[in-house]
Amino acid sequence: MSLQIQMIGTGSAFSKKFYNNNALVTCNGFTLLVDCGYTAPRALHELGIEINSIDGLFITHVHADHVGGMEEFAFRLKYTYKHKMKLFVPSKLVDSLWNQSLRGGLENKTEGFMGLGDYFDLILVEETVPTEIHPGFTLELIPSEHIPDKPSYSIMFNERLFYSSDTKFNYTLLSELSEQRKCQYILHDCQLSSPGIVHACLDELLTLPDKIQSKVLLMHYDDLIDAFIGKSGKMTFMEQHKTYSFP
Ligand SMILES: O=c1ccn([C@@H]2O[C@H](COP(=O)(O)O)[C@@H](O)[C@H]2O)c(=O)[nH]1
Ligand SMILES: [Zn+2]
Ligand SMILES: [Zn+2]
Repeated sequence: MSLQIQMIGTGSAFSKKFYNNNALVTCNGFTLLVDCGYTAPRALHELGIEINSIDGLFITHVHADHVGGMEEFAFRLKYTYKHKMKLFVPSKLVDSLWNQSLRGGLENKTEGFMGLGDYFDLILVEETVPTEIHPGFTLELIPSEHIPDKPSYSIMFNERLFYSSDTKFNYTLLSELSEQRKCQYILHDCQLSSPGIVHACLDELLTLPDKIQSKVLLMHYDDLIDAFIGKSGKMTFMEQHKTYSFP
């Protein structure tokens, strides 16, 4: 089943030129928003995409460029659209997503709104097993190394497209995905300057063999991108708002 991915933003957490690195992934008529950062409502508005037209939301980790737009989503779904969107959350993230990120704005004791399930159709997802979220559309959570003791998940879609969350560079994983698991496409976060520290940086990604690099599309980059065009080996920088097809 083919996948279409529209990057509603391709920017790093502190980019002022690009929106947060969030993506609409569509397969077999189902559209999933991967991450909902603090710029997501504006990015969608500019694209003319109604929140209510999105079928589900998946969260990779709790940094604000990945979850900061969820309060607006929750309120508008409840009060404007009167609809509960499917919310797919890795089970290890659900407590921190509510108690440490969203509860302050969304808890309403008078109305009895005490958790994510009061705003969304909450669906917990477990690690490392492919989960079918819609007929022909599967995702598998791959734990990624980002911030110590804070879960963060990359995703394998339909067992052939890898979408990194924010993650440190992992040569072994990328080789295994490409060689053993026959992954065809790798969408990867890319910090332009070195050292990466909590992200994969371009210098590290350039150590991948050409065969793997040619599968790689780069995202989550900062405002200095123009100076790096043509310096990414066989890898390609994704463009904000463009829709990519993956047959
Ligand atoms: O331990 C840490 C935590 C954060 N940072 C910096 O903050 C941003 C957070 O945004 P993400 O892009 O969602 O990770 C991160 O890029 C770092 O610049 C850090 O360095 N160390
Ligand atoms: Zn980020
Ligand atoms: Zn992060």
